[in-house]
Amino acid sequence: MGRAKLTILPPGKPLSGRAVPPGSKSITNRALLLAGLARGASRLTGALRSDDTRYMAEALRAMGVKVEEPDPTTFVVTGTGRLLPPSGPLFLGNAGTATRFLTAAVASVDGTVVVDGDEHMRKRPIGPLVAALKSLGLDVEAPTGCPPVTVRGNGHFASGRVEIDAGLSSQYVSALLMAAPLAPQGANAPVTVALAGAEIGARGYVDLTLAAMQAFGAKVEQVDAATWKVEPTGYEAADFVIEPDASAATYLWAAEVLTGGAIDLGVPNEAFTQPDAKAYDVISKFPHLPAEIDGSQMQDAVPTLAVLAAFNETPVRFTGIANLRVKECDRVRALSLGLNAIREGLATEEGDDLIVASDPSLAGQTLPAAINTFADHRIAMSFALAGLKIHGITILDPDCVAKTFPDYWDVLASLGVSYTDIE
Ligand SMILES: O=C(O)C1=C[C@@H](OP(=O)(O)O)[C@@H](O)[C@H](O)C1
Ligand SMILES: C=C(OP(=O)(O)O)C(=O)O
Repeated sequence: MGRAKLTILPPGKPLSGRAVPPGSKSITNRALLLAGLARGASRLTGALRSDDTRYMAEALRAMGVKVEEPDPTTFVVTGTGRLLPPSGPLFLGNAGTATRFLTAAVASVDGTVVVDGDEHMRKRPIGPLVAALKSLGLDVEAPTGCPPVTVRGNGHFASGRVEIDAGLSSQYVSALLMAAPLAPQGANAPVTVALAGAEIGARGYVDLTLAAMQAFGAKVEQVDAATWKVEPTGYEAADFVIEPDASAATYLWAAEVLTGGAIDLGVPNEAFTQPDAKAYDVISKFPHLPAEIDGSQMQDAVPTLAVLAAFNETPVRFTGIANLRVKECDRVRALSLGLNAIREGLATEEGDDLIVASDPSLAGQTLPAAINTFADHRIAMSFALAGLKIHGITILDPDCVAKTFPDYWDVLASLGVSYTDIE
């Protein structure tokens, strides 16, 4: 069991020192899956070890893949080129990547696989992905439109053309793309994956998917901005280096500008290939953040930016964030509740937009507030930033950071932050 709460003591000085973010969750879970689908041994270095990657690794083990952990940032994954039926449901906690990616990949298993998660994951939509898999003739069902999903496979993925509505999650597209090389070789090859409906937010995650697939030997042709053709090649084992997590980096970049410090992340901001690295340019404008921030292409950075906006010189409206309502929690609501707990009127929801009123005079005040994190790591990590400047910020369920950044509190401590009232 994690701790119930932790109160942050504002450091009263610039945060400085070296703090390297952990490996990317998104890239680690892609690489684990693709290595697990390949034949032979793959060495993944710079990897994230956290709840989300543990769920992916355990699921692969349950399907006959050997996953070794020789040191805290390396996985050695040995696959046979196919996944075996697990003896029970795959439990994936609240890991969206693991849940969505495996739902498509396990259609290549010869047998029945149940993909399930915790009570939060059981509220996160997967209907569009299930509909897309069914349209390929695969036997998949999710009666509630959310996990659990039952997949009855016959030993390979399906050929043909599949359309996917990715309005709620880009992970559906990534899931189909990564499963596509597992289609049977023959008549209808290659598999065509096409976007239907609205443009996807977070398109950069699809680029991460394509890069990882190519590293493990897949052949993908981008036909146009919304269509990909994937050859049924299967995957080849590969050694793969995982870059640090850009979403985790946003907390350190924000801590730097909020306290006027200098934090060495060990990696230049322009070296990241993940979508959230776009937040760097926005964060570096603080305390003159733009009046409107479109969060659609850097969604996981929005909690960081919203808490930072509370200390900005002028108000900020966040747009393009409707699908933050179906992340680990309803993040638009959680941000609004947390900011208003600090000071009534600090945030307003307008439709799916979030408006942060901004008040630079918050810094230095004592404003006791218990932040309900709704078990969401990003709500915990972003409100910790408020605690760097305001006395009395208490983070409830602080250990939910284990989803993607288990050492978060220790990393802040190593930069000079301390805590009281830990229970
Ligand atoms: O593909 C990925 O690795 C991710 C895609 C995004 O989710 P959605 O595609 O559901 O918006 C992001 O929020 C999530 O943390 C990771
Ligand atoms: C949305 C997130 O995670 P996931 O969808 O992978 O559970 C996140 O890490 O902010």
